[in-house]
Amino acid sequence: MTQSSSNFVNIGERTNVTGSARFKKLIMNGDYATAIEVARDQVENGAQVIDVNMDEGLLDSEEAMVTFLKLIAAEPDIARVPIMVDSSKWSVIEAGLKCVSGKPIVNSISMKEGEEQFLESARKCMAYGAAVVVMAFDETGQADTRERKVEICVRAYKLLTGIGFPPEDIIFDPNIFAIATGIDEHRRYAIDFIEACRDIKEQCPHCHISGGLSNLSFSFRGNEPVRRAMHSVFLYHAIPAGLDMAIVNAGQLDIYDDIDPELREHCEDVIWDRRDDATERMIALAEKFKGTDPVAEKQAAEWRGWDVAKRLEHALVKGIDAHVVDDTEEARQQFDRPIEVIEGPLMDGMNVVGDLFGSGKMFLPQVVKSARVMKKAVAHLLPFIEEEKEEGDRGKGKIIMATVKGDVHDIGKNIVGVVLQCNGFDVIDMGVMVPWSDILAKARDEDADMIGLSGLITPSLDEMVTVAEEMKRAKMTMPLLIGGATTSKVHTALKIAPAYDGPTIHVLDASRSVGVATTLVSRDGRQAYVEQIADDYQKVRDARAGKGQSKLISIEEAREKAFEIDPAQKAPAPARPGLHVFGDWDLADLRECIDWTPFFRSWELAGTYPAILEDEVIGESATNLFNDAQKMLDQIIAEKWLKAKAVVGLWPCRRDGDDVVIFPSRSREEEEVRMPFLRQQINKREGRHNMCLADFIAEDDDWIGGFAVTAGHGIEEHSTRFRQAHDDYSDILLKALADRLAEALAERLHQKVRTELWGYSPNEQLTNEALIKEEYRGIRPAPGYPACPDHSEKSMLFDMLNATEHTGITLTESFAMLPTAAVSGFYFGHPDSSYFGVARIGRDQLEEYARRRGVEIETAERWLRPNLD
Ligand SMILES: C[S@@+](CC[C@H](N)C(=O)[O-])C[C@H]1O[C@@H](n2cnc3c(N)ncnc32)[C@H](O)[C@@H]1O
Repeated sequence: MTQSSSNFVNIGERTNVTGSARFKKLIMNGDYATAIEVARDQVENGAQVIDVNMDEGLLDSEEAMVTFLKLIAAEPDIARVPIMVDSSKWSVIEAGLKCVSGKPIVNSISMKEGEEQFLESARKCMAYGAAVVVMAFDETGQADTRERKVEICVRAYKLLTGIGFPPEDIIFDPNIFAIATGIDEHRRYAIDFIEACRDIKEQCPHCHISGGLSNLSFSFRGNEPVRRAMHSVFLYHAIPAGLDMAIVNAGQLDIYDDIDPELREHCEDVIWDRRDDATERMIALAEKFKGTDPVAEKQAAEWRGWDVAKRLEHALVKGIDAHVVDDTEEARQQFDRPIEVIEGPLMDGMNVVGDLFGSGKMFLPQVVKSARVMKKAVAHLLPFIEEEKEEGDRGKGKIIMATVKGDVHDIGKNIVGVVLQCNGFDVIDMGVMVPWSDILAKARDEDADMIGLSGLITPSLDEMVTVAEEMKRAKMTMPLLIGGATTSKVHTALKIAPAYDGPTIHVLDASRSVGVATTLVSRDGRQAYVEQIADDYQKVRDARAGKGQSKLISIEEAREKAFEIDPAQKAPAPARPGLHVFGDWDLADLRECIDWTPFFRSWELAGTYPAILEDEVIGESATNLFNDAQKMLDQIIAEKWLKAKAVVGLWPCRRDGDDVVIFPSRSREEEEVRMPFLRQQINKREGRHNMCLADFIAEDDDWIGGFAVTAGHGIEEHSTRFRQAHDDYSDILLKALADRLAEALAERLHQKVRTELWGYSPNEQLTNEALIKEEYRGIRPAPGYPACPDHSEKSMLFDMLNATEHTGITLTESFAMLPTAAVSGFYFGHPDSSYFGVARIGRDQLEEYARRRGVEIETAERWLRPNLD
């Protein structure tokens, strides 16, 4: 069966910022013209309804929804299909409904918040003449069994028809859940859904039924042939039972009769739960189909028979290192000189990789894998090259790269290095914590073409200015590239570029680095580019000078607008005050609560996990990376590559102005530590507060906590091993995973603090998702983050926790933590405590803060640079 052989309706899912990384990027960049093309592609591929969702925290979702829908309305070949306005916020839905010209569909409403709210939303939908998707969700949760699905839908149907809602405008979504997961309760999910469809159709005349199909096969993500087969077999049964429509990737369904008979049989088994071992059998069979895209399979068998240059290119593009040494050796024997293998087939292959990356057809994880193949090939050739004393090629140009003094973060820098190498640059990576004098000396010794500086923490911004000043003093003129999380075009234009005479350029991410570096070494384009950047940065400076920043209020005025907590609600005294040390936290426990979304971001794959694995454009890349990460995690845990350590302190305290006075020795009479916090000074609307973290602490007696965790002990040995094997991919993967484990430990520890050690939420029960969204009482602000931007507070925190002794974490002179996979912060338990950003502060507060902190004003300036005008 195909979708066209019945009245079944496909709902296109790609115009959804939460489900498609590509669409999100287009909308975030305001590229509506291309975003419209996404909608058009779906319609052309057979979508009969398109779902539009703009729920993204950083977007003005209402405006994005309105803009997009208005543009669609002007495109006749898109506007001919109905629009599903999808949002969890009513204001966005309503904004969307106002712009849909045909009959709109609202996705979705439910009885989650009770009947009253459900009916209120339904009445509004009716007023717009909209059909609605009603989720099978009530006050107690999502329906999973046949009975619950039917009960909720029938109840909703009665309520809706009771207010005159046209039954043909009701679309129930009775929840398609994942089957074949290995969990017994999930075995009947497909049966329950199909049977519920029949019952609902019987008991709710004229209604429709829809579902999100991709959930069904979620446990086989990464294995497209199996997923497609499961979806087709499921529809084959669900459509006759009453399923009218589903959110699917149109065009990705197989014809039932064309599915491999063995695979089809296994799909039937898991869908109908026909055998106890159905899941195990399916998993075993799935292996056989993995990567069995018929075209890819044929190629896989064929490519070993190609000529050697083509084989090398294939290995590079696909990132396959299994045969690269043999193939390189074969090529070496064919050429007169070993260097020709690099300059010929290997560089040709890397050029293909570079082109695919440049045109958005390949993504960072794949490029880094390609680099691994290249490095192994080059490593094989090097001894022969040296034997013949051949001069190595300097490639397109030579780049010195370094993370500046005081900073230890290098994932981003390493990725940039690899990408540049892939594109023919000779990269000399000096590692982390590199003093300016070493950077300059190396650039001179190597006769480099440019220098790239990286940094993640605030003090690194000043260190970069120092490098620029020293380069100027040394009369250097080579381009200086700036990158890393805290860096920005504005800071580069305002502070770094004026300190140096050569071109100074901020590089936003690894994917831009190639274009920038290539232009800088090109004979033709360089001059114009350098002038254009200089002009652009001048404009940034002019805008800053002319615009005049919004006025700040004085620190005294700000204090008058402080946030006031209800002292009655402050957290009780901890169940177990004082210090608690955890010398070896179970890594398997941490794996359970890893937040994967930032992991993909570190590889420049934008999107939310798990939807990212399904993304039309980057889904395959994300899935392969995720599978590699799972494999490495298995090893990290089984072979104890890393050790996770933590310390928590829970101490009495009181507030004194914007300081929190802490008694780390647990007695209010003994030694005290004054922890100064910063307050917002932006002029806010009436009724808004000028926040300071100290506001969340009571003036008399209260409690505060501190913590430091790491999952990075032991990493060096493995990192070195990977680098020696020319395997940057595994090295970067390992570092990214250690970071994930450290964040997971911070989350787990915070949970333990709330439920046991401090114990103010002893009965808290949160799903992993809710935990990751931090939907609990209390916060754990981290020094260096917006509410407490001063990284130097870590030194006071570490003293109180005796953190170096208990966890082995040390601080650099810029207060970066080593091992890098580490997190530290404070615990606030008041239910009203929340995250905010201090943002700009005035000179008055800076001077006062320096006094409170006992440091020179210049030092405080260095620590708080991004918060100062
Ligand atoms: C950076 S994320 C890390 C958690 C995420 N789940 C992960 O695994 O990467 C959230 C953490 O950053 C810190 N944070 C976020 N916003 C903050 C703010 N405005 N001020 C201080 N700390 C903040 C808090 O420690 C918070 O728990």
